[in-house]
Amino acid sequence: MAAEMRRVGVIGGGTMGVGIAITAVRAGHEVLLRDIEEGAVEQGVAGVRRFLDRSVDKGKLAAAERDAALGRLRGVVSLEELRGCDVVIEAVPEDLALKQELLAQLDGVLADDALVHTNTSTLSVTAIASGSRRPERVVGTHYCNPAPLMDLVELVRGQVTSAAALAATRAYVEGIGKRVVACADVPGFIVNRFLVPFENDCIRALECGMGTIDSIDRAVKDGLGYPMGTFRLLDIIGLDIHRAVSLSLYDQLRDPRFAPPPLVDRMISAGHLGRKAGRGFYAYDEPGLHGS
Ligand SMILES: NC(=O)c1ccc[n+]([C@@H]2O[C@H](COP(=O)([O-])OP(=O)(O)OC[C@H]3O[C@@H](n4cnc5c(N)ncnc54)[C@H](O)[C@@H]3O)[C@@H](O)[C@H]2O)c1
Repeated sequence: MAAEMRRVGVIGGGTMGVGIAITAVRAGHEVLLRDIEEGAVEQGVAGVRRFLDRSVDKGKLAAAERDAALGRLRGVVSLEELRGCDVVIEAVPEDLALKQELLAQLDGVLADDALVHTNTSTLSVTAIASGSRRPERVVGTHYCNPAPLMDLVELVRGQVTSAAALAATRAYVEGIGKRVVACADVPGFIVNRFLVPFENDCIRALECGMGTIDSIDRAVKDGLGYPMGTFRLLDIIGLDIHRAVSLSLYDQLRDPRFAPPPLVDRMISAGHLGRKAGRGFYAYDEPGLHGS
């Protein structure tokens, strides 16, 4: 249970919004999950419920705790419903203009001292914050996917983020049980700055015949000690998402290691997007994202 129960708004009920909503509701906060239309909101709420049900089935969560957590969750369509939130976390698609516009709308809804967190992977927190009249309250909190299972959150201070907003954000993220690393507002922050070129190196190694999907994955796992092979990980991330993240970072850094190799485009054209499509580098019996 959170030290202090807060009213948390999560905007965007997709992959990350659902995961982030789970982290907040499990920690004892009241959560409003907002998407743009009723169907998307229902899907988001169903995603939270599915995850918590699976946690109960696996014996990781008591049924009563699941019920209490679901009782703290409400799906909403209107942004107005976020009035009174102490913290709002945006997880809408990776589009600068969309995020800036959303922050401008939030100016009219939130109290002056509310925190606004952005879960951007590749955009500048400072640029996103410039959409708000209160950019000093905007902080980057980059959750790793799947958010309920991964320990780390990168804490990103924009150019004008205040020390108070940064400290309050750290307290919130640590309060939901995550480990925080602070990092500068630079393209890819720390994790993607290392991970994305490494993933592309592995794909290029496959393309040039250095090894097979299996041998490269085994080398990464058993030789480098990573928890899973790169191709397994890329299948979870999704090839379309990997391509978009790679291109965004390549555009900003102009470092060829960030450019997605041609195999990525071919796989996307073939519909081999990863686990969600039932086929990526590996084949899967049933499409899905991740367990509880
Ligand atoms: N997927 C990942 O592995 C990952 C990891 C870390 C960070 N991120 C970042 O998280 C953010 C969201 O990514 P995702 O993968 O969850 O995307 P997604 O496409 O799965 O979900 C986005 C959701 O936002 C909704 N949406 C669009 N405009 C909206 C608005 N104005 N108000 C409310 N909802 C709106 C969409 O309907 C959709 O449900 C992006 O910035 C992405 O870069 C993604």
